[in-house]
Amino acid sequence: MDEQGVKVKNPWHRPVVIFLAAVIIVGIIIMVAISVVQNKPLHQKYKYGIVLDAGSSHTSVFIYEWPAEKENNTGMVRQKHTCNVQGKGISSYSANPQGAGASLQLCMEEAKQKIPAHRHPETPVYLGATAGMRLLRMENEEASDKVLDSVAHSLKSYPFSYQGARIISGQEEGAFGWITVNYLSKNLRKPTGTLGALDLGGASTQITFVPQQNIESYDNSIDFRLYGNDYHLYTHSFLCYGQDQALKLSMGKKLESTLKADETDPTELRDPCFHPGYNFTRTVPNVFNTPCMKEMKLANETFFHVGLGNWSQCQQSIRKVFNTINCPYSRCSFNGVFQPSVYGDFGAFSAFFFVMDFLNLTSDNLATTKQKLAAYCSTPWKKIVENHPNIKEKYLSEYCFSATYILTLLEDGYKFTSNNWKDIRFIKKIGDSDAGWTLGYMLNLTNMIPAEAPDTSLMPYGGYVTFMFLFSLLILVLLLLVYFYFRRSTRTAQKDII
Ligand SMILES: O=c1[nH]cnc2c1ncn2[C@@H]1O[C@H](COP(=O)(O)OP(=O)(O)O)[C@@H](O)[C@H]1O
Ligand SMILES: [Ca+2]
Repeated sequence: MDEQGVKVKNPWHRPVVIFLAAVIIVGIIIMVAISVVQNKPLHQKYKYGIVLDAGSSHTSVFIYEWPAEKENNTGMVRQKHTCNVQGKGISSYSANPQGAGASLQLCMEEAKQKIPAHRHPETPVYLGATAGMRLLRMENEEASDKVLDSVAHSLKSYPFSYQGARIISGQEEGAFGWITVNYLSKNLRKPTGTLGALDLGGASTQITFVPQQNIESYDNSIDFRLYGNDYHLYTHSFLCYGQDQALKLSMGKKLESTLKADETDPTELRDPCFHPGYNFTRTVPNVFNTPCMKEMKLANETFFHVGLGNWSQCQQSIRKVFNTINCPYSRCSFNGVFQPSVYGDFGAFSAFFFVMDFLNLTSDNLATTKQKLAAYCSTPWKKIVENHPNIKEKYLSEYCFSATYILTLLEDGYKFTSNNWKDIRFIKKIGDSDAGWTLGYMLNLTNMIPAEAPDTSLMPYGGYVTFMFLFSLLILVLLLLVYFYFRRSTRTAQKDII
């Protein structure tokens, strides 16, 4: 054979090989490009924010954290830590304003430990005061200013970025609670429905939801544009209708009616909302020391608060604190306040949760809830104390009243029925974070919820992983194909030579 006459075919010149090689190169380029876009922030750095919730009964400090590069993505902010300030709420320091600022020290020191030192100067700190301070401002504006100055002075002494201490309005409290629960439930960037928000505090209570009907009163309407969606919210805050003030309203009414019936000052207040066998000496000024009621002058300074443990009578007495006679709109909740029909699912948090959770009433229908509560209220006080030796007696004695108040507020006040009772979810947290107004307040003040939808990753993480896996597999198969094809061609060529 003439060796020179044999031409060894170069397999790389075949069109199919050229095509496969091109596919592999393009594939690698696409993979690298996607990796670069997807993993842009390679090192996760966290930022922090602090919000103090200065409630009527106590103050809590919330520390939030979020990945620095993803601050405009919904659901990225989470609660890192909370600290409960020792003692009562800041409004209780009206006679000693300095004490209000000093009370924050332990929790603020803790915040210094929890947040990395290099982040301190850029960490915003906000204090928002709610209904306790609204009441103090109505009673004595000078005292409320002094308390706010005192907490502001205290907060400025820490290495964080102080952003203000103020009394927030009832509308803000309702709206920011709604933003919090919907942000945490990741409802804000989806076309799905939103969650209404029900917040029960000590001195006020809020209801906020997206209604189906027209909002007839300007004061109850709030509009937001979040992540490119428009929201038209109904909100109302009832000052004096938190559970502690409602108890005072209800006891005040009972003292009044006992006085009318007897025409002598009551020495005993027989109360169906407290357990049988409960007997506690109270002072009259302690019931009337609130701008929520007209003061009643009684000659007796003290009276015996005696429990009867009768749920249905208790509900009758509580109904008297809701005025349902006058309504200048097409429909009202109570006290002449406009309210459209409740619509959709609701998250009920704060004292709504504490009370219903303690009594194991978070997942029953309305009829069962009432039956169980009736049995609880009629349980003798002695037995209640025996069964719960570690619970503060003040809380323990008031759960029957509070739960009855909650049912009455929701059913007679807001007009929930046995049909939509199941739409109320009693919640404390969503994920790691507490439901409440503080997170929404911070998201708003740091502009972390943009009006328009921000840019997103190229594809969701799950999709990205699947895509990379399948693409790698495809490239592997192509490589193998090339390899075998190349080997076969070389062998054929060698055979040809032989
Ligand atoms: O463990 C608990 N059991 C029952 N009630 C609680 C518990 N922890 C807090 N609370 C109540 O929750 C309410 C919180 O109200 P907050 O102090 O926020 O007032 P505000 O929102 O009206 O200003 C208070 O009535 C407080 O007594
Ligand atoms: Ca509160």
